[in-house]
Amino acid sequence: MLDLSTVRIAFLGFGNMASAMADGWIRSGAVKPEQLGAASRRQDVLEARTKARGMKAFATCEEAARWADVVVVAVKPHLVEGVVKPIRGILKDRLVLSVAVGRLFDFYESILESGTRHLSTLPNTPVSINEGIVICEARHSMTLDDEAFVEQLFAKLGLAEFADEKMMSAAGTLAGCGPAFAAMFIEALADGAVKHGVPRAAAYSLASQMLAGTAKLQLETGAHPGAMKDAVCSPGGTTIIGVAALERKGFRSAVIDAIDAIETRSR
Ligand SMILES: NC(=O)C1=CN([C@@H]2O[C@H](COP(=O)(O)OP(=O)(O)OC[C@H]3O[C@@H](n4cnc5c(N)ncnc54)[C@H](O)[C@@H]3O)[C@@H](O)[C@H]2O)C=CC1
Ligand SMILES: O=C(O)[C@@H]1CCC=N1
Repeated sequence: MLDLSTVRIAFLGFGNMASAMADGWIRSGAVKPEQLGAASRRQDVLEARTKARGMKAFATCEEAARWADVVVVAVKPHLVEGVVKPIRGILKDRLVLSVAVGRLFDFYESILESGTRHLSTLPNTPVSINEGIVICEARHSMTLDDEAFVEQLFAKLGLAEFADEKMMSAAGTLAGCGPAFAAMFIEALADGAVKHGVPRAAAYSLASQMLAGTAKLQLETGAHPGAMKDAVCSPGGTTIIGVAALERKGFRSAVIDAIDAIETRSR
């Protein structure tokens, strides 16, 4: 069975998502930087990013895959086939983890050699501080040992959830794209406060702590979000004035539309 203290993990593509995962594993202390390697398109950028983290840089995806036990496919979805197919012979004896949106089990079955152990996932950027989510496709070709190992590995990044194919896309959109929407909300709240005199830095930290605290309250109590809202809205008070303004602007519909737009996009 693969072992967290000795496993070698190579990223094919080392952009925002792969860097966030590397940071999360290093920050957790469970994986040493020298156990992580990467290959990417721009060698100068790769050298800088890997050197800053004490990781290995490889000139090609083939070299990275040869060195590794676990290969994380982290290029844009439309590039996956072109990156993976030429090295499928090497990947046959590796554990392949994909983070590419929409690249699920059947797709990898069609491009990898038969019998290759692989799992499709959709992580999010808060994995970099071990507070992320990794949505994992329930259908995979990993062994039971691999599954136990992957659960350990992803637990270091936050919450790992298995989802069936039907749920994979929408759950991945909520978890994976959601941080952008949450960051927009933080920015907008801060803009509103800055407009009324709160210094910018204080506005960001207040908005972020408010959101983190509210999310934690929901997670710890399991409270219905509607009940949480009601508990803040004193009759005739200030909050309900803001809630009414948000409803007038279609706040909830706008958020639902954002998920809808992603889920119904042409692929
Ligand atoms: N950014 C995010 O929050 C999330 C991203 N993802 C997935 O992660 C994958 C990467 O996305 P990002 O990191 O955001 O993009 P990015 O553009 O930051 O990173 C892509 C990386 O791939 C490299 N690359 C391009 N062509 C290559 C090639 N032929 N061989 C090797 N490397 C090559 C680039 O140099 C870059 O390092 C995508 O498939 C995306 O769907 C999944 C969940 C969340
Ligand atoms: O925007 C994207 O395509 C990637 C996938 C999920 C989050 N970011």
